[in-house]
Amino acid sequence: QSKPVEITLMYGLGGRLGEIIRATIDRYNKSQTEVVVRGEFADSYEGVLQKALAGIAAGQPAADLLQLEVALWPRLAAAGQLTDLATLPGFKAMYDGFWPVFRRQTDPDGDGKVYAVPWNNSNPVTYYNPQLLKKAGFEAPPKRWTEYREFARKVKEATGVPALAIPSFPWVLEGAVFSNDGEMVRGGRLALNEPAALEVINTWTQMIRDGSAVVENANTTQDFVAGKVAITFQSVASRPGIKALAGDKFKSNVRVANLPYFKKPVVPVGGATLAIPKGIPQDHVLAAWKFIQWLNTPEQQLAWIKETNYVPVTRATNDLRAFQSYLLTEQGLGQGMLQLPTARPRPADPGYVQAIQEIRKTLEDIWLNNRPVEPAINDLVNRTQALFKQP
Ligand SMILES: O=P(O)(O)OC[C@H](O)CO
Repeated sequence: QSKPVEITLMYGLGGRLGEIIRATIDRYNKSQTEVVVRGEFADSYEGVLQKALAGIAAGQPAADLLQLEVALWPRLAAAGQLTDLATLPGFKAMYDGFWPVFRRQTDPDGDGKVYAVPWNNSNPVTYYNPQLLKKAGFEAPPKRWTEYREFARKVKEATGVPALAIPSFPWVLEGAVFSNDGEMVRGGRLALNEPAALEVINTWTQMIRDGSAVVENANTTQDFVAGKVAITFQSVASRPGIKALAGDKFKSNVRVANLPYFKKPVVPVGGATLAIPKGIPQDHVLAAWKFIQWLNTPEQQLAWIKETNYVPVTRATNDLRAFQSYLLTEQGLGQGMLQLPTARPRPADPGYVQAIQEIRKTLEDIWLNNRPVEPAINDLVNRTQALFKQP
């Protein structure tokens, strides 16, 4: 018997989700004898991208398999640094099984070249504290962003704590802008100075300035479970972390609802894909591909989802009776699936990857340093224009 091929998976999820990745790798290694996978933690999704870029610069791929967030893989694909997975055996059978929105996220121009395949995909939801809302006379958070200002003022007044934490990382922003018929990128530049996006940013800024909302920070999840903020907008896959922190208060103090919207419900796709860098030996490519195929079997997807609450990326997983009965075991477990029909890919422009950091800086400048909205956003659009190719 020949020696197993050893490959490395570089991943970006820490905490409880990182533990689940390591347990998944162990399960795979024990299930067969041809491939041994080693996990390497890169600190965050951004960390995986940075290590991959450093590997390219050094002429030595950082790993055999990369967990790349859904908006990050285009940066490496555009640099010609990822393997076209559509050339690998059994690709079509697997790829056809993914929900259409995840195929659009990983093949945005529909040219049939696919540099990253779905694995752990998500969307953002509203986590709320029903006890705090009740004090202000609300059963649930509003469905629409336009109702939030009044709602937030009342929650703050009745409870003394801010109603919501708003992230500067532009994932929830994408959903709100898309829901207002706006775009994040249009005509080779950020479209955040268009009326649809400005309405979102102004709505959020007003709540932050009147003290009924705060800017999300590293302590937001802690604050939320401690009842110091009533609402946080996070990934469906943040649930295990929130649950662990909330302990026996989870059932009474945490509920899940849809993400709010302006004109129509829209959620951005989130989570990550798996990609194989160029420049690794062919037996490693094939070994990495075997592991990807195993991860996306309905049985392994289900095992993964039960621990993480990511959404099933394939129909076959969704159709498992065991998945359907799992959804009924706790409030809110099915929220990601309920929102899936309204999901839209995150921007796939390679320039967007760097623009994300600039968007964060600008929003924090507006929210924490009181900078006026329109000049700050116009400046953002102008200074990031060079990142985008003209259409
Ligand atoms: O927390 P995840 O894995 O669902 O990912 C969320 C988004 O893609 C933003 O990073």
